[in-house]
Amino acid sequence: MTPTDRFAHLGSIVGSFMFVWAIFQQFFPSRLREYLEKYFQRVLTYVYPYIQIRFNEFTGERLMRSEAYTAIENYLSSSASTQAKRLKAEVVKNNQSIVLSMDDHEEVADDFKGIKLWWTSGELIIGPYLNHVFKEGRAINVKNRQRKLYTNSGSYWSHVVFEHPANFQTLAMEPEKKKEIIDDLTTFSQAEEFYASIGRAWKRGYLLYGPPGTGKSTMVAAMANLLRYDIYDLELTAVRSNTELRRLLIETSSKSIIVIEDIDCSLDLTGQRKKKEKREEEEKKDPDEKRPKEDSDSKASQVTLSGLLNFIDGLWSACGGERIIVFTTNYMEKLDPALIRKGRMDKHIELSFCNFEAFKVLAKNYLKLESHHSFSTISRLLEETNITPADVAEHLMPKTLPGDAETSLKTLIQALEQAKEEQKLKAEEDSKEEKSSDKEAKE
Ligand SMILES: Nc1ncnc2c1ncn2[C@@H]1O[C@H](COP(=O)(O)OP(=O)(O)OP(=O)(O)O)[C@@H](O)[C@H]1O
Ligand SMILES: [Mg+2]
Repeated sequence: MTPTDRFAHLGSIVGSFMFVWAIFQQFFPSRLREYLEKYFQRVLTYVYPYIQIRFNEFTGERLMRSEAYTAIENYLSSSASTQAKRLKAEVVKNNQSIVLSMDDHEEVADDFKGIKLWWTSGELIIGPYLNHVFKEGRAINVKNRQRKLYTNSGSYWSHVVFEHPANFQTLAMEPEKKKEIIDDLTTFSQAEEFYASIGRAWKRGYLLYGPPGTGKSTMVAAMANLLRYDIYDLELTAVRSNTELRRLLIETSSKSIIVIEDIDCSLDLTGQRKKKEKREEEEKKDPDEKRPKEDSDSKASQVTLSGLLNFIDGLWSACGGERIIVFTTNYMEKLDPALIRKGRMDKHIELSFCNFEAFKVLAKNYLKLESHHSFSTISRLLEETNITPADVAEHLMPKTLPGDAETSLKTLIQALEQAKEEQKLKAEEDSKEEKSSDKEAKE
């Protein structure tokens, strides 16, 4: 008998039972029915020894596509393409490849540790086999999936395909520092069991700080590309309350980077505490005076520092693993120490002005040059000047086709000399101002 015949045979037995049962339900009093029901279940397990588990394709309050269903579909894709007659095709990876899965009511057989299993619309065995299916299916999913860049408007995420080409190779930075970050990231992504064994949620926080144009956003994209994670770009000012913030977090998926750019500007997180202290002080002084309860700006967003701290660590353990959270800021000193302590922001990475090591990476990327007679001049000028990698990159950008390395390097040297001159003048002015204010103070 083929599996289909066997199922059909069993199906007809069960069908007869069902028919008899329907008559029982109509004609027997409820107490007798309860009594018979118990035995009916026993008899049913005897003739039909299979367990049925149904995986709905869409689940949850908002009917999101079930991860389990997708994993199963992926897992069965290779057997489906050889065994099933009718297949469903889905285009993945930015229209570059096609994944086949079995169509409804098709049947596919699978072997697991010597046991034969059949998948139709849902007959299967539980236990290790399912774990095996999910693990394999998810791995295929990770490999195939089009990565996404999510942004929030209010408490809802919307997404576009994430296709940023940034990577660590092209990131201008000292090689040792770069290696350290790459090692840290890859160690994290492989440490599921370790995190479980030490009882910590599988997440890691990075704080990227430095002046504008030093590559903070570029590094976030490079991190996502290295680990093949999605990015959730959280716009805190659009989140109206702590509850909304929590909801957004719960909807993020595993294998993702949640990034809050310019955290110092996103919210008056440092101010909120200070404001409260100030208010308490004022109230002590004059308890009867009426004050507006809420500041006008806090009406728009009432996300608080404690709300954000809960967002980072409170709920993490409850909602699965493998998440990285990144804050970027231009002003590290503006941030509340509670926000960036170790355990929340585990690794603090400074992205700074362009030094010679970083320049060499840019020269290699933009001009395909490993060495040049002007490099020594540039090296000296870079030591004496603060210039961002973004500025250097702009000068190295070819202005004609094909690019002319010689001209690019010349304009860079000019720009460096000019910047050096400006910085010198500014320093002189600053010291003059300082002196005059000292004088005034003395007078
Ligand atoms: N370290 C770097 N390596 C390679 N390219 C860089 C680097 N820093 C800046 N760039 C170039 O400059 C541009 C701006 O960089 P990016 O947006 O990453 O800066 P940022 O630090 O996020 O700035 P901001 O603080 O203003 O957000 C990028 O498109 C990138 O091409
Ligand atoms: Mg940025």
